[in-house]
Amino acid sequence: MSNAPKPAAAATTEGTLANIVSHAKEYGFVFQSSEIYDGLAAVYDYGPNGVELKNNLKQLWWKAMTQLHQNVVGLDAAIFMHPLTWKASGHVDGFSDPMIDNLDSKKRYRADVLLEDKAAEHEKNGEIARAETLLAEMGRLLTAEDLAGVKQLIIDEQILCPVSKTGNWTEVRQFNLMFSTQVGAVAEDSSQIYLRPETAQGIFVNFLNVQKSARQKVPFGIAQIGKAFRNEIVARQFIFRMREFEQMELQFFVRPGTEGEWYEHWKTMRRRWHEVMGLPADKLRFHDHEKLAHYAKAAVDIEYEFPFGFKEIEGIHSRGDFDLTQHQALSKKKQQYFDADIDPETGKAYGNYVPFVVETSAGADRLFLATLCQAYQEETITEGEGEQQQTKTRTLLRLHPAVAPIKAAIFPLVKKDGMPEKATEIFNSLRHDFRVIMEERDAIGKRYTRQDLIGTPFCIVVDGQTLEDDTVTVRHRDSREQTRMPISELRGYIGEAVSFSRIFEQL
Ligand SMILES: Nc1ncnc2c1ncn2[C@@H]1O[C@H](COP(=O)(O)OP(=O)(O)OP(=O)(O)O)[C@@H](O)[C@H]1O
Repeated sequence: MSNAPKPAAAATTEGTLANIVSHAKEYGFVFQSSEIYDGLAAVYDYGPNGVELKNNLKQLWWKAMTQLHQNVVGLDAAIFMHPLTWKASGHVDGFSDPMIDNLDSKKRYRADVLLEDKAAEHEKNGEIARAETLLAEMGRLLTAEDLAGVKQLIIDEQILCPVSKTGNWTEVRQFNLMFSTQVGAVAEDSSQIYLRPETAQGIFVNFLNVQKSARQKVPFGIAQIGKAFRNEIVARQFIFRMREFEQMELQFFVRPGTEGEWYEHWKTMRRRWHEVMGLPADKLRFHDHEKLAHYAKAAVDIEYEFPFGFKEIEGIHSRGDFDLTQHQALSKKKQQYFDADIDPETGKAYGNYVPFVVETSAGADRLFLATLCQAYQEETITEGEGEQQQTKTRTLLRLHPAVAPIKAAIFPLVKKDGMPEKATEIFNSLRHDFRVIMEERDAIGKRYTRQDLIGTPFCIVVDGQTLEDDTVTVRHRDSREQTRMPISELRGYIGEAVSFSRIFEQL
């Protein structure tokens, strides 16, 4: 291998949310749903590069769960479930957000989000204690379901509608977030069912099916990736808050009394997973919940610092035996596990019990957005020498090669002298293992730019020398350095860079 001269170092800046949204659209990552009809609020489609990136992220999660742990198995439950599921889980009666309307702008807001934003403002101004008091008070009022108190807090904090700039608010009301529809062809026979608002319940109702068929012993986990639907009151911040989104959930079943250790274990593991995936430690933090959900004994969010501040990407919850006990009561089917291990205190088997659950619940779309925000960079670079020297800005996505939509682009330097044929040969030799593309159009610099914009880690150039000695140059996206290497080494070289094991060995 030989190296060409090293390019000069570059100064980099991160993108704003507006930069990232327009980049995502222009380069085929994310489109507004039904855009030709002016779009549908809070619903998005993933384009050709977006679907590859998202699939790679989901695969990394799936393998980190099911492949790395003998005691975690997968499931793909249906979106529709028996309506009693949602009665048992508490969603019919309690899955709601407190909303408030501004009478002048007619805009609707989540009361808790208005208060959280205000707390973030206090924090930004250095008034940490004031922010903490506000969040604690909000948590107390929401737990007590004191909606009048929540409104009073909004008034006391002098929170104004961002649109009308007035404090002319309605009362705070609860708004159920579940979407419902009908099953059954004839209206009279039909019954109301819901689009699942979380994937977790599909796991709980299958707890015994999975445990028995996969011959698992507690502690063990069930992992699932799937769509969830919530009629979010306020849709904003791009794919951060969607009405149709995807969750990646692990429900981990443990012996009662051991949930505290497992909660800490999964807290640590999941944060580390985000770090090895490329989210820097100083842009991640834990945030304990001010208000616990009805099912939770302990709950923490992993937050990432998006361009719009620290926000949740994953929740870790100690759910106790709430879900299985509820399903047992409504279905009248025992949800017990027989634990044959010996309890050292009694000298007898632990026997029958309803396991406790520790949940890790990550949003695939929020992870996608965090990855995109982290990867997006604008660099000022200097190219050429002497009078030819020029400074320009290049935009690139510094995606980990394992998640990049395209692993390598193959370019014949010119469209003649047998170079396109040689490039095609290389393309054919790599395409079974990696997603690679071939590009012949435009000057080589333009072709590099196009690949930088979508995060392709390697560009392989076939030139005159290739035809003589079967070597190519490999241009590296991040450093812009070029390496000459034999064609026979490409497969191993790319394979090493994109392999998941390089990420997993750090876990
Ligand atoms: N509307 C949504 N759009 C995209 N992802 C979501 C949405 N709601 C939840 N998620 C993802 O699912 C994960 C687990 O869901 P959970 O019910 O814990 O979220 P949540 O606490 O209700 O989120 P938030 O407080 O932001 O509404 C979240 O960490 C997030 O990544």
